[in-house]
Amino acid sequence: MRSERRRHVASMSDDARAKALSSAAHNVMQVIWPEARLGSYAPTTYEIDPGPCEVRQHEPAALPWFADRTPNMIFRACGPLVAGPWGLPQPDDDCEEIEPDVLIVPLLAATAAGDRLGQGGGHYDRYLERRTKAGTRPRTIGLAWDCQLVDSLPTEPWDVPLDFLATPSRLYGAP
Ligand SMILES: Nc1nc2c(c(=O)[nH]1)N(C=O)[C@@H](CNc1ccc(C(=O)N[C@@H](CCC(=O)O)C(=O)O)cc1)CN2
Ligand SMILES: Nc1ncnc2c1ncn2[C@@H]1O[C@H](COP(=O)(O)OP(=O)(O)OP(=O)(O)O)[C@@H](O)[C@H]1O
Repeated sequence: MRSERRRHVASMSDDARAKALSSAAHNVMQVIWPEARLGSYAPTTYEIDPGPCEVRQHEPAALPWFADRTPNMIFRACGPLVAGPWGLPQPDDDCEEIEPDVLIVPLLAATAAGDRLGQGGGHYDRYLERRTKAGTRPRTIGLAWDCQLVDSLPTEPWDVPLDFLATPSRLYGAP
């Protein structure tokens, strides 16, 4: 799965990649409202870059932040990024904590029904459980290359399905 996607991404020209990212961003924007506070992610090499989705919002997007290697993820407003406990870039400790209204969620694979396979840390499921209990569950939009879409995934009781899945070619879950 990972190597197939790396090949797919590597085989695109810069122009084709920019067009794909822009169409994915267009699809994401169908289900974000202009004043929504957006939570996004710093992409790793084999994830789709959410950057073109962020630039269309009024406020800069917030990013996941970890104090240490415990799975307690929160979101902080983006400033200059520093290396976090997992080696991923994250906002500095003194950046403002944000509770995003909309989360763009990274994934390895997903189904049209919103089932999601992540990196296996359970960070998003735990975060969404907390926000759901607080009555402030954000809208969730998975962002994926078309080749990350699969017919079915094993689900676990704690999995929180995505509200929407956006790929460069379409938006799944739209009413
Ligand atoms: N771009 C991006 N940012 C993200 C995520 C993501 O999937 N993609 N996350 C999504 O949650 C959070 C970070 N998730 C992480 C998930 C796993 C590991 C990690 O190092 N895992 C170990 C093995 C863990 C285990 O199974 O015990 C490893 O891969 O070696 C690090 C960060 C927040 N930010
Ligand atoms: N709401 C939760 N409460 C407690 N533990 C949880 C919860 N959600 C997930 N976990 C734990 O996290 C582990 C990883 O879950 P899962 O494989 O669904 O992660 P993932 O969705 O792929 O990861 P991520 O969200 O970090 O990308 C599971 O073994 C599970 O025990």
